[in-house]
Amino acid sequence: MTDEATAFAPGHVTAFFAPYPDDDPAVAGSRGAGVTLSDGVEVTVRPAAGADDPTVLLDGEAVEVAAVEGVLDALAPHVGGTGTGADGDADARVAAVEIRTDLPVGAGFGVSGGAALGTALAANDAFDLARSENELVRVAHAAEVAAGTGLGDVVAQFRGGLPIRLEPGAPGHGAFDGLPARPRVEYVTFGELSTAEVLGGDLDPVRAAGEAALTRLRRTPSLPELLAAAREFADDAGLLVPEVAEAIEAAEAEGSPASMAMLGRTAFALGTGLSDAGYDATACAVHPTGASLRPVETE
Ligand SMILES: Nc1ncnc2c1ncn2[C@@H]1O[C@H](COP(=O)(O)OP(=O)(O)O)[C@@H](O)[C@H]1O
Ligand SMILES: CC(C)(COP(=O)(O)O)[C@@H](O)C(=O)O
Repeated sequence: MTDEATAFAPGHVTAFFAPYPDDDPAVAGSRGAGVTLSDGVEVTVRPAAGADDPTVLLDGEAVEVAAVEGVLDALAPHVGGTGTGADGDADARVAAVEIRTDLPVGAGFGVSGGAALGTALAANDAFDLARSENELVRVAHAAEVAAGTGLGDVVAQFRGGLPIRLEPGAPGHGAFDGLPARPRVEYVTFGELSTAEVLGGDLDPVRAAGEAALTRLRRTPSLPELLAAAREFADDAGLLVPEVAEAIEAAEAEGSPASMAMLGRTAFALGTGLSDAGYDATACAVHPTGASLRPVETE
């Protein structure tokens, strides 16, 4: 029995979104729809004996992921403060966070949201913080929003499946539906797209295109409609980039519905269209259940 804990959060590809910023990060969020992936983010949290500051490693390298730091701060003084605790709490301890993922970072897979959510779930267990799931999702969502790296990923990653975000925000504010489908998914990445930059720009055209796409999907909640609405969104919101557009067209020519992962230089497709078209695509499944702690092994 150790006091370390590991959680897994699926990757989340946003198909389309309508952003709703708010001063209250639990109220802020986005409407939209997307796909959670069996490929995702694994986070282990353990107490770092004798350390003064939390450490965050991504695939073995020290990194700064603002959303993860926000989670540790929010859970402080128990896991994020100084060695003695911000309020002098003698029990305060410092967290060592290890994030592992095969997904590319910054390319539209919600790695920062997954890392934040995994950190919240694992830290709660490792440090016996006695928070409920809704509270931990709220902490991770608020940290992700405050970091400017996402609006709807955390809540989608907690839900799993093919989430339709009907109302923005953390548990208590947001509302969901979903598509009851579990297709094979392929993706290919050409590089990063700064989420913070897009979210810091003019959001009106993005919101209008996102709302139109959501209306369309709610009228016909099917996989082909999800991808068709996503394509229309990418064009109308002005977010499509040329190399992704080319890959989408190639996959569609092979009979696979395809679109762009928001927000990254990434194309995703249902079925085998990207690999059939000659792209070095990665294949995975839809994640059926959403983020959770790894259960204790019984051997
Ligand atoms: N090697 C890296 N490449 C890109 N982002 C990185 C890297 N290491 C850490 N980061 C952090 O990860 C976060 C990526 O967030 P974001 O752009 O929303 O991407 P994603 O779609 O993967 O969530 C940012 O906070 C960024 O500072
Ligand atoms: C599209 C985005 C705002 C950012 O997604 P990512 O770049 O994957 O962090 C997402 O959080 C959403 O609200 O749907």
